[in-house]
Parts: sequence; C-alpha cells; structure tokens
Amino acid sequence: MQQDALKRAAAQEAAKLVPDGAIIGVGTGSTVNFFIDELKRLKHRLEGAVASSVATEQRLKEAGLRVVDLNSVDELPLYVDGADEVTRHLTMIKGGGGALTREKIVAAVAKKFVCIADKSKLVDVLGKFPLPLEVIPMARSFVARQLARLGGIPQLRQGFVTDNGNVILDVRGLTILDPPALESELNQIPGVVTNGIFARRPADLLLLATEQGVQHMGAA
Ligand SMILES: O=C[C@H](O)[C@H](O)[C@H](O)COP(=O)(O)O
Repeated sequence: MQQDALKRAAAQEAAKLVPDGAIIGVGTGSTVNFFIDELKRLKHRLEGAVASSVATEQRLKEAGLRVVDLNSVDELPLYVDGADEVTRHLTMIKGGGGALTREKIVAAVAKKFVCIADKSKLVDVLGKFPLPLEVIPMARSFVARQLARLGGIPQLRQGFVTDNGNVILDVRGLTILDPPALESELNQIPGVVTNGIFARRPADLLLLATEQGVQHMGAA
C-alpha cells in the first residue's frame, strides 16, 4: 500500500474517536491533513478545534471548522497528531514541520493524545530522524555549541521561521536512550524554546497503519 493510503487509514481510524459536541486539538503535517479531511465530514457534530499551527488553522477553516483559541478552553478531550518517529513506548520525535512548540502545548492540555502514523515511523530507538529544536534567534550559535558538547551535530534549518518567530536547529548524531532525561536536559539550555522529544507527555494511543490494518498500541 502507498504511504499516503496508510496515512489516510490511520486518520480514518482516529476520526472514530472524535467525541460528539467536543472541541478537539489538531496537530500539524501530512498525516494530520488526512485527519482534517475526515473532520470535514464530521464538522456538524464538532463544536470546534484548537490548531497547533498557522497551517493547520488555515486548513481547518477551509474545511469549514470553527477554530478556537486555546486560551478559551480549559481542557481538550482529544488531541490527534502525527510524528516523525514513534516507539512502542509511545515516545516520539516531532517537529519535522517546525510546529513542535505549539504541538507540545496543545498536547499538554489534552486528556488523550492519539498519534497517527504509517508503519515507516515506528522505531526501536529515537534519533535517526534529526531532532528539531526551536531556538530564540539570538541564542542560535550558543545553543549549537552546547548541542555539539552533547555529541550532536546541529544544523540550522535554512530559510525557515516558526509560527512563533524563532529558528529551528535540526540535530543529528544523538543517541536517545533515555528520552525523558534528554528532553529535560535540552530544555535547560538557555535559548531553547522546545525540543522535539515528546516523552514527558507521550501519546496515549498510537494508531499505526500497516498493510494488515491499523494497529492500536497503548492504553487508550
Ligand atoms: O512539526 C510537525 C509535526 O511534528 C508533524 O506531526 C510531524 O513532522 C509529522 O508530519 P508528517 O505527518 O507530515 O510526517
């Protein structure tokens, strides 16, 4: 099966979990775009959606959905998002599209985080995908030096500015054996806004699309 067909299958499975009358969180990326296609069909029984990026906000609006400011909701019953890498422990690397900071915020508010992915995203150990860090522009060189001390090889994502006006460093060469520990350590570097390890708030459920069907992994 083509990768896009797998992404769509995962998105369709996630659409079955959308509660009636709810405001839900919606992530960013090509897999989530298939989920937004599904939401278009469900829009009459959805109160609204909180977007994790400007791109998702635009797409939700084009689909006829009401986009809600996160500050006006106390809790989200569901957050659906993709990943660049995901393990069986439901820890992830995210931020390939540069939306990691807003994604981490919306995920923190959500009661249930459902990760949708095709089988190519499943890994045993995180780190083959370059780890994105959102960084305050004036701290770029300092943060890069600190990352090099940790054994990473940082590279500035050229010509890219996040929705928050910051830059992205993509870091190769990190062996992420303890994802929660590295997530915390990287957050301590002054100038780092967010790093793309999602381990302190992992997904609750992974919907992993394979040729044999969509596997449900996790507790939810
Ligand atoms: O910043 C982007 C997000 O973290 C995405 O969820 C991630 O990059 C996966 O995107 P895609 O579904 O396009 O592979």
